Amino acid sequence: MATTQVTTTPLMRYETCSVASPNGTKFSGSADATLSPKQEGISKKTDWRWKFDCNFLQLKPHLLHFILGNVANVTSTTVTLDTIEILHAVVDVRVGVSVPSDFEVTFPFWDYMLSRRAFSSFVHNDLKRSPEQVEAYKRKRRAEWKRRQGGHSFLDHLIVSVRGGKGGDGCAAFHREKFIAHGPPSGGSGGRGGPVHFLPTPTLTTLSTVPNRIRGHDGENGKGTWQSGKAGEPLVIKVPLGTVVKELGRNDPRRGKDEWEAEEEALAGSSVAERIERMRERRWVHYPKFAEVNVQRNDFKEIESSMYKLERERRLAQRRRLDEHPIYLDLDKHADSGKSPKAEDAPLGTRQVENLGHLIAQGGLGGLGNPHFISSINRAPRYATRGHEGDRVTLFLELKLLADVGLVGMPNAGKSTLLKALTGGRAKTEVAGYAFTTLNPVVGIVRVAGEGTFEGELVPDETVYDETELEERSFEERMQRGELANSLTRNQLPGQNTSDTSVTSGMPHSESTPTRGGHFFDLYESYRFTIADNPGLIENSASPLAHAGLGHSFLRAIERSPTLVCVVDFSAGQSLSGENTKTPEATVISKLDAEELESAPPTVEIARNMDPVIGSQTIDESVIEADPCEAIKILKNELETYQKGMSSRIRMVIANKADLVAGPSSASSSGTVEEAKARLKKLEDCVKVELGEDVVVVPVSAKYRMNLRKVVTLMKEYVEDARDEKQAIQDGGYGEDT
Ligand SMILES: Nc1nc2c(ncn2[C@@H]2O[C@H](COP(=O)(O)OP(=O)(O)OP(=O)(O)O)[C@@H](O)[C@H]2O)c(=O)[nH]1
Ligand SMILES: [Mg+2]
Repeated sequence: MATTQVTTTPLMRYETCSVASPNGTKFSGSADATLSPKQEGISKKTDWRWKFDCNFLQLKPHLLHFILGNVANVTSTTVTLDTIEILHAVVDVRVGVSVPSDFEVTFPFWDYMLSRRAFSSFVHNDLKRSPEQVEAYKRKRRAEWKRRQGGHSFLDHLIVSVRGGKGGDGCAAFHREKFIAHGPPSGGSGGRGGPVHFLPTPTLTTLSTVPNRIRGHDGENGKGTWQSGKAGEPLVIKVPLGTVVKELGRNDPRRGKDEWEAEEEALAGSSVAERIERMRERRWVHYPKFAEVNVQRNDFKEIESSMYKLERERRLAQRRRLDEHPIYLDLDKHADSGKSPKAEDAPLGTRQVENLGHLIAQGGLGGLGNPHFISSINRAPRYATRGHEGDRVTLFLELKLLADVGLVGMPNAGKSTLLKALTGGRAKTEVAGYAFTTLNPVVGIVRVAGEGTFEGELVPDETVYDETELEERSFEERMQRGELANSLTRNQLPGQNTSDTSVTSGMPHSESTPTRGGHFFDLYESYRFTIADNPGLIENSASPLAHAGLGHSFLRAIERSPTLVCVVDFSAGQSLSGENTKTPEATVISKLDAEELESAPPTVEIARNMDPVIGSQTIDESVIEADPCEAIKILKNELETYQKGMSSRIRMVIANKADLVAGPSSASSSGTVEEAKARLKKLEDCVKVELGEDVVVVPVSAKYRMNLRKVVTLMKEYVEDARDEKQAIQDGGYGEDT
């Protein structure tokens, strides 16, 4: 490796130096050498300020030290990195002795750099990256990082510790009034602690809004003149509809300590006397300066022991409850509004009961004021009790989304693109050309009018559901150009009459179907169902040792979806023999096709011609590719590993990216059409064997919104079936259609 020479003159300002890499890449920096004011002229000490602006790697401080340590006469260096990203490093170098006005430094810069594995692979592979590629690379690394978590950071399951509010303390006070110097005991009792409720809410789809430590509101303390404290307000925590709440058992190490275990821990190691004192401290309130007198009294001792007895009973009852009736809630129904039908028609001014959802933890009882302890022996008790702690429970929350249809597929098959296309871009899920773009399940709503028209196909521009970033960039550009300033909204589009199909991207519609989405569609909407997009599944993702994919944990989100739909990349795996191999020619053709598609996006004609199809495919290094048939096998296997019988819920296989197989050139070539048909036939045969006779295979292009109507029509049928079935079960097992 060539050693590189850097020549600079330290007494001059704004020197620049450049270092050429062995393969010609330039590493350039400027040396802004300034003299310290006192020694100007004769350079004894020189402060150098080097600025490196490089565009290729993350320079690490120790690396700079290395470089500068090799510069003659440098005694110490201070390195500050403005940013650890690409790259702007400011280096302050102190040179301890005088430096000749002209000196030469030699250090094996590239030898050193290339000896570092990470750097050398970066240099060799990625020097030609554009900023966009660098950005994509970073996102990929992020996804990779998340992937390595093995799904642990998914917010579809969560351990929550819940504590009801503490009751307020009782008060030890005596009534005072003019002419009554020594009135009767008048301390009020404490208010009850606030309970904690869980309210299932249909608008939430993630558990990220649920805190993992929930504390109810404390009750207020009692006050003098018989004033009792106010009870704590109930705390209502909103959880998504479809959450399953399970209480962790006593033997579960993840369970938090209960009130008594926590006290035990706090008292560990203290002497008996200390222990008694601290336990009393936690339970009793004394009239000022009477603590010691009180504890000597027999009546206090008696009451104390009976209090401990009650407490022990409370403790046992709680344990029994946890063992015998742990909390188990399946919040799959929107909680009853809590209002009786009568209350809805009630006259104005009628008090409505607010719906608080399910009670999870009760607040603690308030402490008793000193009037409670009046007895024949003690007419003026100078003590009161403190409030009880609220219930403590540790819960495991699991989100099982209630989507009617769940999409499953290998990474990059186009699941997110499909969801976007079906929902008209309303579902905010990210699309990108690398594996594991989607990291959490996302649910979207598909709105259908008669004859299978759905809102997604009516989105009134030439929208192609491209990669999210590209879409965002083009949107930003349009905004900067001012194109959007006066543009019409979804509901104000030209072509008010329904026969104008110019706004529908040329989609064929019958007279009765609407031509616009948005609110206009409300008039025509006859059915709606939800559909869940999921992260990609790959082979062996269940095995904790394999570290493959995002694990299986996200599958719980669609565990309850009655219908599953497999999305496979129809263009993956070029050879018709079914082997997942590509000939160099196929690669070239696929690349050509992709370029052609990019330069001339398919027109509506292609969309119409697009029936079962042909093709080739773009090769993306990051794609985890598998022949569609192979993908089906893997998916089936993974679903079965997660839950026995889950794969039997697959009703349809979507062969996506069919446009890559039916490129513009191939549409006219009957040879390739034949080939594509053979390919489709092969996939159908494979599906029949693997998934059963009635599973339908539909070739589509999610990106260019082709053939989606058939998908929606079929999905609607499945959803209707499933809902009827569910209704029949609820009605008592008679499978009559309602
Ligand atoms: N040509 C073509 N490209 C498509 C089609 N559908 C999706 N793509 C592209 O395929 C890539 C992956 O799409 P995604 O929708 O992110 O795939 P995914 O299955 O959600 O991937 P993960 O979230 O990583 O599991 C993107 O670059 C899309 O633009 C299609 O029908 N035709
Ligand atoms: Mg996705």
